[in-house]
Amino acid sequence: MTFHPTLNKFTFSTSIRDDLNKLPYLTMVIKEAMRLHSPVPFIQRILTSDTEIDGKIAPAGTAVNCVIYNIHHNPVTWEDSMKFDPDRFLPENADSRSPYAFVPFSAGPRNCIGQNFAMHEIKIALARILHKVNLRLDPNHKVEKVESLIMRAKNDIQVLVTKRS
Ligand code: HEM
Repeated sequence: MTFHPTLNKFTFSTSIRDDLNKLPYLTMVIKEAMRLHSPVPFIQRILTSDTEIDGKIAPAGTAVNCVIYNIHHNPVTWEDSMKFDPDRFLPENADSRSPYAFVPFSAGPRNCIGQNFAMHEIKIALARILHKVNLRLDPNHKVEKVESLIMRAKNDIQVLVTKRS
């Protein structure tokens, strides 16, 4: 990916995927943000057969909440889980982790069909914004999460924007 100041836009080489994969730290930051805040905090399933959960049998037909937010804050997997630490997604830290420890797009046959598109879109948007401005949270504004079908901020997220020199 190359930025052209005269055109004021990014151009991509033949494979956009190759370009975006060259942004490993940005990917780690996005993943850590999705772990910490879990944009889809829970999903639901109806059990199709009797299923043992924690030593108890839940009968077929039971509605089950899979709380992605809790999976992403499981203290067994995520030390100091409220801390924002993109290094959790360095290959040497991530490779030994269960593939089901980090599931912002769910997992299995009904997982998110838009996940690659979403990751590319977030990377492009962030790269374009951060190329021009610096962002930091307004220290006078407290961000409060509201867990609904998707994770929201109760009173917006206020950021201070300064032009990059
Ligand atoms: C950060 C962005 C996104 C997140 C966190 C996300 C997350 C999820 C999750 C957790 C599910 C599973 C729901 C379930 O199992 O009940 C899902 C399903 C789905 N997502 Fe996404 N998604 C995102 C973006 C997108 C985009 C951009 C598209 C389309 C372009 C998309 C299309 C879908 C569709 C069609 C399903 C249903 C798949 C099925 O039921 O077989 N998502 N998404």
